[in-house]
Parts: sequence; C-alpha cells; structure tokens
Amino acid sequence: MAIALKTTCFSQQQERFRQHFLFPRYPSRNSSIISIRPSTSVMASLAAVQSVGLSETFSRLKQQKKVGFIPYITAGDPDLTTTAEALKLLDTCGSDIIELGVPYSDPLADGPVIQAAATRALARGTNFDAIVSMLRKVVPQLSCPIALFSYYNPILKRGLGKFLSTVRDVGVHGLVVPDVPLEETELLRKEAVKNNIELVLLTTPTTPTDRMKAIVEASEGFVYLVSAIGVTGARASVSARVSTLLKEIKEVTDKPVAVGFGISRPEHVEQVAGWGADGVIVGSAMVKLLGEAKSPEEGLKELELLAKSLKSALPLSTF
Ligand SMILES: O=P(O)(O)OC[C@@H](O)[C@@H](O)c1c[nH]c2ccccc12
Repeated sequence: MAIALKTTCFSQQQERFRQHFLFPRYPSRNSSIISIRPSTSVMASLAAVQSVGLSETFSRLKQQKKVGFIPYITAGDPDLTTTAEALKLLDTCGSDIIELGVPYSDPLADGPVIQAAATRALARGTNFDAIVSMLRKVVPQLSCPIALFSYYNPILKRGLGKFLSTVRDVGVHGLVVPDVPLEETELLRKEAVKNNIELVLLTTPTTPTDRMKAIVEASEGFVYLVSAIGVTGARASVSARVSTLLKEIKEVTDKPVAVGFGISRPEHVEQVAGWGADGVIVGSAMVKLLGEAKSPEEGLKELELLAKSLKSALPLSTF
C-alpha cells in the first residue's frame, strides 16, 4: 500500500539543495524543463555527503547553540512502509538524529507502549533483513543520521561483525544497545569502531559514579542519560534529579549527553534542555501515535504534529 504524504516541514535550504543537486534542470529544445532522477548510487553518495555521524551532528548543534531533537520509533509498527514514511517525515520535521528500534520478543527495558509496538511489528513478520532493505532505500533520502536501537541478543545471534557491517552498509551511523553489560562492550566496541559505527552507551540514575565514568568514557556519538528508574514510557513529569545527573556527567566529559525516558510534552523538552542536555529523546509518545492510530495516514499526521510541537519547544528551534 503506497502512502502519499505531503509534509510541510521541508526547510527552504533543504528544498534549494534538493532542487539544485538532486533534480538538476536542463532546458531542452522545446524549452520544456526536464528533471532527471539520479540513480540510487548517486543518492547514496549524496546521502554520505549529506548525513554526518552522531558526534559530528552534536558538534554542529553546539556551534549553533541548539539542543538535538531525537525521536525513537519501532521499525515495522504498524508496518515497514509506514516506518519509511515516518523516518522521512521526522527528518523533514527537524529531527537531528532518529533512533530506530529493531523489534524484539523480550524487550525487558521497555514499557507497555513499546512492548506492544514490538509485538505488533513481529506479528507482521518484521525482521532484521526487511528492516535493512527498507533502510537501504530510505537512508539516502534522509538528512539526519540514524541510530539503530537493538537488544544485545539479536546482535549476538547474527554475529557482531556481520550485524555491524550490514547496518553500516545501508548508511546507519549509530547503535544503541541498552542491555549489553559494560564488561562485554569491549568486543562490541571493537567491531563498532571497525565498521565506523558509533556505539552509544547508557547511564542511569542508579549507576555508581565510577561505573558512570567508565560508561561515559566508552560511549561514542553521545552519552544516553536515562532520566528515570524503571522502563520506557511517557511520564507526567521529568525528575529534577536529571539536572544533578547532567552536572555530574558533564564534570567528567565534554561528550554530548542526550536525555531519554518519559519525555513526551513540550514542557518536558524545555525543562531538560534548560538543565543543559545536549539532546532530548522521545520514544513512547511517538510510538503510541503511530501504532495505535486508526490508519497509517492518521498515525503519520499525529506524529508530525507531535514532532513539530516538541521540536519547537527546543531553544533556537527553527520550526
Ligand atoms: O519511550 P520513552 O520513555 O520516551 O524513552 C525513550 C525510549 O523509548 C528509547 O530511547 C528506547 C526504546 N527502548 C528502550 C530501551 C532502553 C532504553 C531506551 C529505549
């Protein structure tokens, strides 16, 4: 089922770039304009030019004194066609990085919304190969980098090197693995570096300081600060503890720190940005709209509205 979607978030600069570089116009004899669609390889090399990695994204945000907007969605919920449209929509709505979750049967760190999304996606037959095929087509059309989100088991099953080289080949820049024990990250990090993938590690409110320092030291791209104890899921408010945790982390590193868990409203975004976060991550609130809508079109429309409202709550936002 093809979904035609007109988004209203294309920035003028992106439009000019697209018109000039992607669809050059050569006047023909009868003075009608013809536009040519570049081959996939041209798109891919343009994407390689266009989309930079996670840490480079944060360096640019820092220069612009901006805070990164990082949505998370579950691949295949409600279906991969809609996921592809959602990625493009979130990109044009100003996402700086998009976290794309690989659905898994035992998402122990996820709350009911993302658990249900994973169940729906798996029930539709979503698997890693199908996600990779979708990404091969969509990534060249995105201007922001993708950080793939996967539990450790599916990576181990496929083999660290195979998993990482496969995702790198389709233009994924980052990887977030919430359940890899720090002691085992050595092996994963080595493979990630080999495949030019930035491995993002997570620290939580209960992580002892020494362990937090080791996690921060090892994390690439950015440090993921989990804002709350427990599982993912929208919360009424974000704990003020995040402000202290951010300070503690920033005392030991100048790496960018993005905060996730529970963020679902513009006031949450404003608050976390005000506490000094370099990025805000929003998952369940996005996933709920997409997965529980009456139709994919309705889900995408709701997603666009939420993405724009959260993005516009960030300081210096241009949306
Ligand atoms: O859903 P929330 O509360 O907005 O939190 C972000 C979260 O969805 C995303 O980063 C994520 C999805 N699954 C996870 C498991 C562990 C840590 C983080 C995640």
